[in-house]
Amino acid sequence: MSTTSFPRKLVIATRASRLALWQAHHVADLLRNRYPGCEVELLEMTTRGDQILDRTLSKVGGKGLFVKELETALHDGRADLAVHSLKDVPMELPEGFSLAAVLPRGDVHDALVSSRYDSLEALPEGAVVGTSSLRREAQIRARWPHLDIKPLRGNLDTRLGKLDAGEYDAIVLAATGLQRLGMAERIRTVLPAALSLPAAGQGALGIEIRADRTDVAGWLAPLVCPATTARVAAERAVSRALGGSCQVPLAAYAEIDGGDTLWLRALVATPDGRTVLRAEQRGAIADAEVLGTEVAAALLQDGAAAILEGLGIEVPSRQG
Ligand SMILES: NCc1[nH]cc(CCC(=O)O)c1CC(=O)O
Repeated sequence: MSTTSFPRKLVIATRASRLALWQAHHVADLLRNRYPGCEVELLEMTTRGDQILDRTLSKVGGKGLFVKELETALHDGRADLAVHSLKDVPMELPEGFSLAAVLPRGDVHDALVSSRYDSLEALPEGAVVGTSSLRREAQIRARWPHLDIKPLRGNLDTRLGKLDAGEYDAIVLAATGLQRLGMAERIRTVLPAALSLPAAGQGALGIEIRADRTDVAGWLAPLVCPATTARVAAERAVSRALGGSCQVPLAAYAEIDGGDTLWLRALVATPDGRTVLRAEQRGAIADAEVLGTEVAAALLQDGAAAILEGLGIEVPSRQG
């Protein structure tokens, strides 16, 4: 890759939701700062994941609901890079695409939003809690079986609108989305990882490119956050080894624990929250993926294999 090359124009493919646009503009600003004079444009697109709003994502199934249309734009050369919430990026990218950069991470935690209640503990018997993910649902059910969890889909504004309309007593969503859109004041409590272990990649931005665009990969290199890259590599390895499905309650969260050590925690649960299997391990940052694979193996051995099988999810066989 030539170090003298300088991008003259870059087109960023992005979803058109307010959060996605914030994230794409953020990357556009980073690129403009790094490459003064480079023209950076956004190509706004609607994905299947944005269109299907009447079903929970786990029921829609299918991988890459939020990224496929963006990949088509990369493939056709209409865009040079696509900015994604890393959480929405499938564990295995289709042939010909690569995850060129993972950016510094925002708040990784889930947050409780409610107009009446300060915390999950404060919610009374039968209170209706909205969430869009099986991962959150199972963890809440496990600890607060008296709450009534109801599905909640749509972009951030839609979800807050449903809360404000009184459809829910409280909702749980990613803290970072609210913070990025200037709505941090709506957060009543940030749920610590011990209460709601985050999803693999939560809060991080991933930039996808066509694998043959080594020029773009080179231009993105200065934006990469090595610490976040290692953390999400471990997290995504857990998810990948467990089949990478959003149809199972699955969480994976890695922190840097001292200089060069990662502390990885993961869990697999039954959707009703009656069984929650947890595993954690420390390992060298340099071996992030191995750490993820080992934690996944521990979960599988402890009963995750049976849970996944019960849900009809195929677990990739381990190599070597
Ligand atoms: N699945 C939708 C999605 N993808 C990324 C985010 C928020 C930003 C992030 O977690 O990186 C959200 C919304 C949510 O989970 O509340």
